[in-house]
Amino acid sequence: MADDGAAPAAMPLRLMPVVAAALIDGEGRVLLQRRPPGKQMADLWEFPGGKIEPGETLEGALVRELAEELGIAVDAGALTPLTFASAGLGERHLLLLLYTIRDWRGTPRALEASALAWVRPAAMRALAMPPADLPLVAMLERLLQIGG
Ligand SMILES: Nc1nc2c([nH]c(=O)n2[C@H]2C[C@H](O)[C@@H](COP(=O)(O)OP(=O)(O)OP(=O)(O)O)O2)c(=O)[nH]1
Repeated sequence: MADDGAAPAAMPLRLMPVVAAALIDGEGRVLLQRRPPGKQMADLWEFPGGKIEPGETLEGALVRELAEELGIAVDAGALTPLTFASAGLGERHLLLLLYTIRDWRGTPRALEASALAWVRPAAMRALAMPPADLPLVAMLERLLQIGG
């Protein structure tokens, strides 16, 4: 190939979109779940959510994940995009899209996680979370300081 000054062709970035939810209760606490033993990032506290399956929209994937992981029903219209994080994750690049949710039906149960906890954003700093989540926590803290 002729040297035209362009950057050398890189391996295509394997982008991995993941949708996640900050369920916010009436006291401004946010639901976290603990990743079960035996999984990648075991025992870290994360926002419920997961990967998008073929043919799904982002919102459809999040509604499905919340039903599978927590046993709750959420209307796609109740999902409010808050912010995102972009971080290297092994050979892939994680694009973690965080939505807030204040309305859902049912009581969250740990159907896949090893534990659930309702936590104020300021208290999340004391929990071990995936590195990509740290800027999301800062955004949530700001949102809940402003909005209550
Ligand atoms: N749900 C969620 N995933 C997160 C967060 N932070 C973070 O780095 N991740 C990563 C962990 C996983 O690599 C990926 C989420 O995908 P997942 O939960 O469907 O994947 P998994 O590894 O648990 O399950 P598998 O389907 O690969 O077996 O995103 C977070 O706050 N919530």
